[in-house]
Amino acid sequence: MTLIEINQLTKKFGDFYSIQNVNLQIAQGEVFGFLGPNGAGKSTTIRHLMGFLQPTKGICTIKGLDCRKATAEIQKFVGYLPGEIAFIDKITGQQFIQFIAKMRGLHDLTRAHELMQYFELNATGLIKKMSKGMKQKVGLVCAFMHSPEIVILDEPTSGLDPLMQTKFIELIIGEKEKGTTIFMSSHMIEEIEKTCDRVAIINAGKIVAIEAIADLKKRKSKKFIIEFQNEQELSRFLEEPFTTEQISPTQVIIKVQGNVQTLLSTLSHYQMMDLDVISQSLEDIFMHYYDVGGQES
Ligand SMILES: Nc1ncnc2c1ncn2[C@@H]1O[C@H](COP(=O)(O)OP(=O)(O)OP(=O)(O)O)[C@@H](O)[C@H]1O
Repeated sequence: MTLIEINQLTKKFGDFYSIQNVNLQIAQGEVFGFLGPNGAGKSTTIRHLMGFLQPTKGICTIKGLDCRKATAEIQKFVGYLPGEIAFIDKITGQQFIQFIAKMRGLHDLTRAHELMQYFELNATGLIKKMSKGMKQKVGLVCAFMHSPEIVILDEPTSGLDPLMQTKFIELIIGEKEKGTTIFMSSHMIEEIEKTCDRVAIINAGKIVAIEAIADLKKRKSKKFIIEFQNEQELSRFLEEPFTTEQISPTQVIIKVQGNVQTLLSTLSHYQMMDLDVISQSLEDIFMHYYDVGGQES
């Protein structure tokens, strides 16, 4: 069942298209990543979902409710982490969390305390004295403390140190197991790879690809750098049906996509000096999406 539906969503600021004809459907229980370079339109899309912006064209709905018209109702079952949180600086983190809980009508703060402990957050200090990472943790507590069935996160790990990024990934995996539907923008391909079922890539306001992470993983290629014992062994190997690039009289790079079994059994018939494996990262696969784009009306 589709929970989040974005249909032909377009936003023009003056003559500039911030996003153009964005179409996305996110299913119940899905963890969906939203990747793209700076200024691509991720936050603009997300702000429409939260009802903060009036689309120039198109519509977005959550559980069938128009995001612009049913904003208050939607916020009851959605957790949201903004890209830049507008904090009230003069209060403590704890007071801010209590304030948001009160606004939501949430009386039981058990989950909020669990999350503070999980992220090792001491929220007793004033928000204005907090580091970027601490403020981000306060935002994450607010996004998850009411155990929402849908969570929308705009660059959730920005400002978090590597340990906390790992904890965040584990939190998302746990939420996924509970059946929470998650839509999150990110610059970090690694966190998308570890948490998401699907990913959409946006560039210059347009969706340029929607992919299942499992499919992307299958497309990853491996490069084997092999040094043969002598030139004769290498020339013998070059007769084999592999995609090769000779880099020295005795060294060759072999590119393999998917199953490496055939290569390994072939290599067992050759005298080798050395073998190195380089795995293509999802980053390599994604990079070409970042180059395309351009504006049209
Ligand atoms: N209120 C606004 N007025 C004018 N232009 C805007 C406004 N909000 C966003 N834009 C423009 O729309 C484009 C998309 O911005 P957006 O913040 O959605 O990008 P993003 O993908 O979230 O980027 P980042 O990764 O840097 O956060 C940018 O060129 C931005 O300058």
